[in-house]
Amino acid sequence: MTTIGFIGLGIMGAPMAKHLVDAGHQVHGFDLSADATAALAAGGGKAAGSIAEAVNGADLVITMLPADPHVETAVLGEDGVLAHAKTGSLLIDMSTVSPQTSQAVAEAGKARGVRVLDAPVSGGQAGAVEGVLSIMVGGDESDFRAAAPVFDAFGKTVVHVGPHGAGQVVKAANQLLVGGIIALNAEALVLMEASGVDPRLGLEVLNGGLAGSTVLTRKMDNFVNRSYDPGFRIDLHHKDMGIAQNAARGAEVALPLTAAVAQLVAAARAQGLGDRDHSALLAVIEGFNNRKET
Ligand SMILES: NC(=O)c1ccc[n+]([C@@H]2O[C@H](COP(=O)([O-])OP(=O)(O)OC[C@H]3O[C@@H](n4cnc5c(N)ncnc54)[C@H](O)[C@@H]3O)[C@@H](O)[C@H]2O)c1
Repeated sequence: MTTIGFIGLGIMGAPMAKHLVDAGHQVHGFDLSADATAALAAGGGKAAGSIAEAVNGADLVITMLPADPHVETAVLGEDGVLAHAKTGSLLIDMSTVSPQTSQAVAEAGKARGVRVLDAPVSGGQAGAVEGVLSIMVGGDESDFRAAAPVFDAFGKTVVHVGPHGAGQVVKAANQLLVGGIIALNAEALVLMEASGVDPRLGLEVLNGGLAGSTVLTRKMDNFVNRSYDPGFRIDLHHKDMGIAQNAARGAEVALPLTAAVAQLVAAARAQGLGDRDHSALLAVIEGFNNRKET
């Protein structure tokens, strides 16, 4: 059994923390939402009243926060994780942030005697609930090995992909793929429906062929029912497309389709869909095709 501090009990963090509780670890959770913290306690974890309380005495700390500013505050801030973490403990930041932020966290951790991994995930809310996430890990090999029992609690495909920040580069690649696949499924649906084909039947047969995907399997109902409850919010995907484009700039490569997908996500946000699931890219594509009767 390991004593684990878990910061950020949202759509992803809550089921991940619950898996750790179920695997027999002592999990001290904290979220800015008192309801989220209470829900962990109701499921067998311990509710902490602050980051300091969650981290105090923990061998391992996991953070699952929305974006770079949240990690900067909750990890690097005056009263953040690193101010309270035990020397020799391991911090695993599983949030999706820029590679630069992960590298800054690793450096700050080193200065405090805290080992750090960046370990963003893919698989969505369903993957977190089912405990079958893909986890892309950046950092030292020995720390990756030490974290294996924890990753096992909610991961299925767990790969050490390189040094600090490398996990975030792979996650950025994941996000440009997911955004592009959603956008193209939306275009396929619009084409089929405008041509008189039942979109569910069309998408079902497509999903059995080469064009099939986990994205389509997971988002089929969202697409067909136009139900855009998150899931994964457009606001978060907008953040991730920014990370992907900055990474491309840093690596001096051109990614033209990524730029197009980023614009679709930006359009969804501009249309007030920031809090909706990223399957709402369908609404943007449909907006391009609103026919006016003449
Ligand atoms: N939702 C998905 O499908 C999904 C999939 C893969 C990766 N991700 C990534 O995982 C991360 C978390 O996503 P999510 O969907 O769970 O987001 P979320 O907004 O549902 O959860 C984030 C939680 O962090 C809490 N929080 C923010 N600042 C805090 C602080 N200072 N101290 C304590 N708690 C704080 C919020 O109250 C919230 O409950 C993001 O980086 C996202 O990009 C999400």
